[in-house]
Amino acid sequence: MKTKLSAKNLNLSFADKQVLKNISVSFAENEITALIGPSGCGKSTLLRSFNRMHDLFPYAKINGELFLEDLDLYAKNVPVTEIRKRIGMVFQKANPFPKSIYENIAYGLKINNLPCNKEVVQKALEEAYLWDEVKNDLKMPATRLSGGQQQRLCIARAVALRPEVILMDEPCSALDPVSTLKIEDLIKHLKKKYTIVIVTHNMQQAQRIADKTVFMYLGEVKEEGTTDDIFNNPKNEMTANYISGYFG
Ligand SMILES: Nc1ncnc2c1ncn2[C@@H]1O[C@H](COP(=O)(O)OP(=O)(O)OP(=O)(O)O)[C@@H](O)[C@H]1O
Repeated sequence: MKTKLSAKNLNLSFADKQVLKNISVSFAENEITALIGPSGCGKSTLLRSFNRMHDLFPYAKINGELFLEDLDLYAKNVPVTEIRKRIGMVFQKANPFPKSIYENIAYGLKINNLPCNKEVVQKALEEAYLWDEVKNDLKMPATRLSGGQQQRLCIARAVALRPEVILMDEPCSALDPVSTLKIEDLIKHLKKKYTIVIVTHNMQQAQRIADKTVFMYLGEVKEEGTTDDIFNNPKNEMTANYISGYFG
């Protein structure tokens, strides 16, 4: 499997607090990788490092290397806009713009100088399994959609830019079980085209959708492997304890 995204000896501190400790990890192309681990172990921080979300925090110190294939994501000549176009992100809480459904997709296309017309918007909504539900309401404010629909709209907004990677930070944690299963179904379908890294606290979800799983603890990667191995044959005692619910 070709490596799409990787970190090498990554250390990250917020002021004096070291949050990521010497992380080396890689994510394979067209696979879904789940990041699991107890609250505060650094999953979101690792995810956010890949699209340079800490650039705005002067007290965040990062060293080590992060790559999209062989592109050094922190090289001085690489514009952050290009990175965020190639590496999309979906957050825990759906965050549609306070605009119409149509404009939510069109806006990102326009500011990235990509062709924007009804066909492109329709394609993105179809790809996110949302078109049939919204095709007659494209002018409606996106904030009137249900939580699950808003999250699929955010996924449509991300895929409209034709990224290579989609990072997802607990995308289902605010959703009911039916909406969650719809998004999981969508994520499995999206991996044919994209590389997906997803932070989740839901162990069943990791097992349902992830090809690989990475277990983190106190800022370190403790174990990584196929989801099947991590859940059925963990080598590290901490992984075994975490997945059986002894802590977290
Ligand atoms: N912008 C920030 N400024 C200062 N500290 C931060 C910042 N973001 C995260 N942290 C700290 O970094 C540590 C790791 O946080 P992070 O959100 O990455 O953990 P997590 O594993 O994703 O947790 P959770 O599962 O609860 O979302 C925590 O101690 C957190 O308080």
